[in-house]
Amino acid sequence: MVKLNLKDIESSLNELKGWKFENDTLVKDFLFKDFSNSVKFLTMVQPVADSLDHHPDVCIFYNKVRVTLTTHDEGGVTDLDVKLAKKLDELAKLFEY
Ligand SMILES: C[C@H](O)[C@H](O)[C@H]1CNC2=NC(N)=NC(=O)C2=N1
Repeated sequence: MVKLNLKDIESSLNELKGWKFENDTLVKDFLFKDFSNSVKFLTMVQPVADSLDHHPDVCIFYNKVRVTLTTHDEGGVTDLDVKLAKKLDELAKLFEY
């Protein structure tokens, strides 16, 4: 796991879709058709996060899922956060609204 500096983070954001860097975290709001799809998305996120042993902080607002990524053990954004963000973008393509 490698802590990323601002330059790394900014270049990583170019490979991601709709993520912002704020308060030393990567944040994105995923929009879905309804609450059921928000929950379905997180159900698909769970095995991916467990396989990386790296987990998102999430908040569901009906059809919007706000995902915040940071590496708690490192107190900031690492390569694992970027890796997970990419996987979440791929998952969301399956049924993002
Ligand atoms: C014990 C377990 O490996 C650690 O607590 C893992 C779990 N998932 C994690 N997820 C995130 N986002 N940051 C961590 O530091 C982290 N640590």
